[in-house]
Amino acid sequence: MPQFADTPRFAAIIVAAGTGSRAGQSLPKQYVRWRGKPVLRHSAETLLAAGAQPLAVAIAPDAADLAREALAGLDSIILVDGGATRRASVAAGLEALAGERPEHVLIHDAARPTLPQPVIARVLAALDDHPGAIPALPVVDTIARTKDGIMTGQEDRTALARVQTPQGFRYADILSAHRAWDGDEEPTDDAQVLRAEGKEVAVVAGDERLAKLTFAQDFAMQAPPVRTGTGFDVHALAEGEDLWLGGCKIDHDKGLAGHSDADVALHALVDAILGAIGNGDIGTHFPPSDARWKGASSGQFLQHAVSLASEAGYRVGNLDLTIICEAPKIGPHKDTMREKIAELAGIQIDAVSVKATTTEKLGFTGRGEGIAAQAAATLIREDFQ
Ligand SMILES: Nc1ccn([C@@H]2O[C@H](COP(=O)(O)OP(=O)(O)OP(=O)(O)O)[C@@H](O)[C@H]2O)c(=O)n1
Ligand SMILES: C[C@](O)(CO)[C@H](O)COP(=O)(O)O
Repeated sequence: MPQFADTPRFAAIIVAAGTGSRAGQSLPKQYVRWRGKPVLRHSAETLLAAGAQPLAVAIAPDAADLAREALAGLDSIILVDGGATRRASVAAGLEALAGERPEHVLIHDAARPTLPQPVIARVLAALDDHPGAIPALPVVDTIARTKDGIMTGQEDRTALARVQTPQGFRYADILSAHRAWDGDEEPTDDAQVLRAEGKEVAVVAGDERLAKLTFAQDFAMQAPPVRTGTGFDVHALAEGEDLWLGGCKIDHDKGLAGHSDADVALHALVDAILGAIGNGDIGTHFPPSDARWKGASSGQFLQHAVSLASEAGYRVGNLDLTIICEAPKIGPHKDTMREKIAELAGIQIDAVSVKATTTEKLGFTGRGEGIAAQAAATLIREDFQ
């Protein structure tokens, strides 16, 4: 369902055929995992959610497997062989949409993974009155001309802007502009290609979060050094079940019921970690509909959440858990739980806190019908001391 129901039908192109030579990564930068998923997938998801239909992705011909993996499960994607330059990759994307003839097209760099929806809306809105529109930010530094390490002059920065993507165009205009392009110098963006045809390009407000991942340090610098998440879970107490709490089996007249071992405490911790990296919740990764998790030990869920955090570039700083129940008494088991959780999460025991409270005999926990748990997790960026 398009998010911008009142805008004309628009398609999108993501150019992802570059080699990322300046980024110094082991893969072309658009396929590197960044904040939990490949760089390319971030803006692909955002454009599709905004209603782009279809989305052409220009890729290097030898990167088809990487692209398919990065975009797995997304609909309305057309993979297109890109070219030797960004311009050639855009042109290939435009030609691939020729059968669709969308009214508008957004052209976006895969290397700009964070794409705020309001920017998309501003660019599309400007196309009502202009054949092209670009998001841009003001220049806040002094711009100097230099020669051989010496300043030779300065530019009037009030006349300059830092141009970002997605750049929006009336499709027919940008297609014919690319077909007609015969400039001497390679254009660094598509607005230049449209302007070469004498067409006007509107400038709308960009967003700092749209920054392009260009150099190796951009991959580290863009992630916050510390992230926090919270988790909450409840399971019912039932006769004939084992009671697993905090990774420990506890003697009690009832146990917790659920699809897995129903360890409510570990589940809250899993959700806290997933929340901190913005990667769904326990149900996303271990759906109760999946028979593999029937009776499964929740310890593996916690280990998986920690490995997802690690893929996103984070290690666990500390975990704080509160178990809410009338019985059993948690105090005697606290340190064993801390030890077990620390082992599962691969951290020191002093980075794990286990607390417990009753609800003064009130509510479902007070009546002994179930146990609740809430947790907080702090994650620290791997390279942050
Ligand atoms: N032949 C090319 C060159 C670049 N791009 C895309 O254009 C965007 C912006 O280019 P840039 O950040 O310069 O990426 P690379 O060309 O990959 O990087 P580098 O210049 O460091 O090699 C990127 O999403 C890149 O994949 C493309 O589709 N086809
Ligand atoms: C299109 C662009 O992102 C607008 O700022 C930029 O020009 C791309 O330049 P690159 O040298 O291809 O990274």
